[in-house]
Amino acid sequence: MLSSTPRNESTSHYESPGISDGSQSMHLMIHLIVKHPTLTTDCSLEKDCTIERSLHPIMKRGFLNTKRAKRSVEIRGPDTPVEPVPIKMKLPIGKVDTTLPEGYVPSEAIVKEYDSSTTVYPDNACICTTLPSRSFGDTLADNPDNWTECLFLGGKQKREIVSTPGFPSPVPRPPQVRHRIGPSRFGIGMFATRNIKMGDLIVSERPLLVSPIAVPPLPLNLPISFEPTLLQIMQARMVEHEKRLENCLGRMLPENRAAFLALHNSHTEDGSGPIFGRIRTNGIGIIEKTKKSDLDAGDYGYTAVFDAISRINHSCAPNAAYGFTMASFSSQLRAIRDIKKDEEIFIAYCSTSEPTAERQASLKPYGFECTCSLCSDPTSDALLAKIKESTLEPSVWSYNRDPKGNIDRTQHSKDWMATIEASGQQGLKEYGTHISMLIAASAGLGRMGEYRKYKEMSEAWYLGRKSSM
Ligand SMILES: C[S@@+](CC[C@H](N)C(=O)[O-])C[C@H]1O[C@@H](n2cnc3c(N)ncnc32)[C@H](O)[C@@H]1O
Repeated sequence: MLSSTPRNESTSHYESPGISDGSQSMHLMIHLIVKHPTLTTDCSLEKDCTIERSLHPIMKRGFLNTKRAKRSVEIRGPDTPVEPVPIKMKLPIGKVDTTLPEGYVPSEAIVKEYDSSTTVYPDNACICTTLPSRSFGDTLADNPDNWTECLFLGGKQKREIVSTPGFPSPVPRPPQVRHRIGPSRFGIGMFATRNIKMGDLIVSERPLLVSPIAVPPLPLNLPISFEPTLLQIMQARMVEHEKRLENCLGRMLPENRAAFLALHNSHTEDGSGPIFGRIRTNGIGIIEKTKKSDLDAGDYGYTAVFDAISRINHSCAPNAAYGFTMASFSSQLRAIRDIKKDEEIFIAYCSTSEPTAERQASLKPYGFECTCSLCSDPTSDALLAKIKESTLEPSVWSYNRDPKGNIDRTQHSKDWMATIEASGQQGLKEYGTHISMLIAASAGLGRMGEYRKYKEMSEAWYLGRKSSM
């Protein structure tokens, strides 16, 4: 993921087989542990659990005589096909009608506990697990690297993570604290506490929460007679998803839960619950869905929400980029150009190699219009197109290094690097290409001083940018 890779706002399509048909009657083992006035978890914190949702809600005495019940008695049972709607559905954004389908009754949780060391779960189970595993009574003082609450669909993801060589290795740390969180033009933001060089690690952090990028197409209690709209179905799916997420929040350490709930939420009017709304606002894609064909094997995309990294604001000319390391189960934020003390740190929430209109469209779900130096410059799209062309000219590669060693065409790349630097677009891959050209050219021309300079620059640039690929 990088400046050229979107943050993975959760509007992406969810393509998956249903994750639970609600028909299996799982043994109910409930440990209700009240940890927060409004949040409870249905399983012991040191255990993993799967959550099934019963399609048969518990009805209140007398409910069947009510007007609402008369409309909804024909509840879809477990044998009724799940609602015939596409599983690919865009999440709503902005102010939308949040009415739930008439007669829809939220399902009840059926929780089954597992030892936290297990990696074998029923197919398509919805799993709550803590990574790395946490023992009862463990506190942040015992483990400043922290723990992550995860909601996985199927056991594949956990199996892959825990079998990563070195997992769980310590979270890497910069030699000194290089960031602070504070007020910004855009609410809260992250700032540099000292001068930072391109490629330097700014901060590294384990997520508070990891969950699917999109809303699973959960089965719903819907009356057969009622034909809901797609938006109503999505609203009900979000209600079901929120309930699963509540379980994850209930398992968090109180400090982590407070940090999560303090994060910004730009999805307050589209039916996203308070947890899912914060995931949509602050989530950073960490695990890509690879191949469509692997969906049956539980190959889903996942997004992560962080305490500090989720406070970073967006710029189309970012000065930092992040990447995720599975062994330490943490994200690393690195500088993609030199950053001055007290400068605000920005990442890109969208691809920076797209023109302004496309970038603005990708940012819509975040609820703001970008006013960065590029978005407010009407000539920036033309410049971007020229930057892209600057590495395509075949003569640039072949003649930078003149076969006879007596022609210096390195000026082309030097000029383009200066142009890219002036517009703050060092995150573009073309910047790295020009550095590589200069390494080859200076070696060919026998200029060892320049060669070493560009080699060092290239290493730093790749370190920063690797975070985002
Ligand atoms: C991940 S949060 C970033 C931290 C946030 N500013 C806060 O106060 O917690 C994303 C939200 O920050 C705001 N934001 C981020 N970048 C912005 C920008 N370039 N212009 C305006 N608002 C921005 C938007 O409200 C967006 O939904």
